[in-house]
Amino acid sequence: GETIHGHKFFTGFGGKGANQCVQAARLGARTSIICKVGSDSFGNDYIENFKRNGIPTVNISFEYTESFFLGQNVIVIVAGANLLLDSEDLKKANHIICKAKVMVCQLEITPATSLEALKMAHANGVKTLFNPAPALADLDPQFYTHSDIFCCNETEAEIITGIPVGNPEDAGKVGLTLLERGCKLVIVTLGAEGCVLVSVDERIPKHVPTGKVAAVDTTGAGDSFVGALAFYLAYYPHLSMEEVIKKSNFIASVSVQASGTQTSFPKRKDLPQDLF
Ligand SMILES: Nc1ncnc2c1ncn2[C@@H]1O[C@H](COP(=O)(O)OP(=O)(O)OP(=O)(O)O)[C@@H](O)[C@H]1O
Ligand SMILES: [K+]
Repeated sequence: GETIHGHKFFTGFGGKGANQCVQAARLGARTSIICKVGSDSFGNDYIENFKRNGIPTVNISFEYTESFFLGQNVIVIVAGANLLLDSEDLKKANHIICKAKVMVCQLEITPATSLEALKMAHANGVKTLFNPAPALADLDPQFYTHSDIFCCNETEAEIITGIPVGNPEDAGKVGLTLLERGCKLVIVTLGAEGCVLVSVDERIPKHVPTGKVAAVDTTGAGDSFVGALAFYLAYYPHLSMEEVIKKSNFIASVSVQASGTQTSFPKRKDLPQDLF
């Protein structure tokens, strides 16, 4: 009910899926993204951004709808074109999904489409990494059983399980609850505290802390983490999960030291080479 003066304006590319894909690509992964964009100037810029990040842009379908993102600690998602991604589109992308080493899904498309993609990947032996964001309280239980790795932040963990998360101990409780629901491996990210890992093989929750850094803007940290996780799972399958998480923590901790989301995601050439 009030018109206020702003002090800064910027636009940035986003969507969790795109952010995660860009982070994995910047670490050196060969990536594909299955999505829709609007047939407008935003859509065109969006495609250009993928190209600049070395992400192939074949089979992009355009729809006449738009997505808007508003910033300042609040992110409002008006899902547009991506909500039109459906079963038919997945069938067309079947060959891409089935030959992947790792597939990452989120909930910024219709949940049923996300679930179908997870099932397709799972049935073909592709490792599935599911990031239940934005979270849904009544998540279809099949998401638990079709995700090899279920990775959520504190807020998502609370919405999904009803357990408020403020420390690694709470995160451990979330992990155990999700194992009971059928998950095989759960990672709860805890911002500056790093993550907690629980799995069916190792039911004692493991806190994997991250190094102290001077954070300037934490937006996008979760996506940087998930993108890095996907990269390491695909390219370093023999590393222990703890080692994969330590490295992903490090990548995400670099992202919090710069502003914006994708603008803050580090590239392989600028990182310590012992990460690779
Ligand atoms: N202040 C910080 N210092 C160091 N690392 C951080 C910090 N904040 C986040 N990280 C890293 O990023 C990961 C994800 O952060 P977080 O749990 O805040 O995700 P998120 O809430 O989804 O982030 P966002 O919504 O801001 O993108 C953490 O597990 C950690 O590795
Ligand atoms: K950032």
